[in-house]
Amino acid sequence: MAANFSSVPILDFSLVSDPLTKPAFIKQLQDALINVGFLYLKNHPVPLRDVDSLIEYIPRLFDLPQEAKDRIVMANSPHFLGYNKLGMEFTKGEQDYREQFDFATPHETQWKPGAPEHIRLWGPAQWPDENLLPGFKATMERYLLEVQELSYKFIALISEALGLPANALNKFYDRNELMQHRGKVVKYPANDESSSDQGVGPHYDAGFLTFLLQASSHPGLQVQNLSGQWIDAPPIPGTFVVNFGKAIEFVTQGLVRATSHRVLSPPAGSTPRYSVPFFQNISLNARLANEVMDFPPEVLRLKEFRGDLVKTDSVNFSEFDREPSGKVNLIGRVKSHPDVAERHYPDLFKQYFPNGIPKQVSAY
Ligand SMILES: O=C(O)CCC(=O)C(=O)O
Ligand SMILES: [Fe+2]
Repeated sequence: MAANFSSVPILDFSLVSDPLTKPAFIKQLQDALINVGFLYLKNHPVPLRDVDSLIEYIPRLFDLPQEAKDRIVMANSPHFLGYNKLGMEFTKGEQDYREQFDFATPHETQWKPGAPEHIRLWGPAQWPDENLLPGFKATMERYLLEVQELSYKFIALISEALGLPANALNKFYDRNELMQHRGKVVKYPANDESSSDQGVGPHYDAGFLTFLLQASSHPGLQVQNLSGQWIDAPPIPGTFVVNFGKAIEFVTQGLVRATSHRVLSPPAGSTPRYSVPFFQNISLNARLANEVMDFPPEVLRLKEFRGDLVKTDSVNFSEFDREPSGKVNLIGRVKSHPDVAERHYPDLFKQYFPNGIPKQVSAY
């Protein structure tokens, strides 16, 4: 079958714990990696009560007084962590319509004066006032650490699904305490004022893995198949949507698909849609161009079987050159958040925005 998917496959993580059923999971994962670039994961090990606790906080997080949100704006943070109000981003020249908080797993900045600037990309998150939202920080951090653990297990399964030893991708990660992963909490209001229904425009994720929690019952997430059709990926309670980004596509010679996706705003008059994407980072020092991997011929043949990826309806993504991944990442963040860059990375800001802050800023 020349694989052109018409729905996103649902994988059952409980198959992994039994040696009799694990091979079936690995086979399904292989198909999802190579042919789809997206999957739902059910029966995952993140406790559903912790997921539900987080979901309960989300409307209250966005309902905080505007001044409480403004106190933790992203522009305060050299780590690009914090609050972004509605209408700050554009994808493909069109305004995205979402409000978001970028949080992250706990991390002490490793950067010291004289060290490369991209080491400063990671550092502590900004949290809302504990008195205004008691328990939120602990709930979000617990959630992020649980998803982090799952994401590392998943990396080993991906290696196996690509015909490699389970530890083949470990070289892209430092020890736990040197890593940091990012989690956003996002609100997509109904776009009543404009005719656009762009919540976020078509884009690829940048890294290896994304674990997306759809935190309300609204549809709106769509993924693009090989012939360019938009396929719905509606919320399925108790699952994560897992997808793969440009970095893993690059180091696997395109074997793993990064798939373009977008979110449509809820219809006029609707309640907001909420989501929580977790972006698993790789080591800031990994140089992807030096790490492109070899695969067994029978696995590479599956890529030929899939055929070439059609040019998808998505913004371009900067190539991974010889720079370390942290630098590639930092440049991406500078381009999408020039106000943060102007304050914390003035040299890079001047390099990318010699004429000052532009009117429209690309989200990806
Ligand atoms: O909100 C969603 O469902 C998807 C968000 C997304 O794709 C992103 O922020 O990269
Ligand atoms: Fe995305």
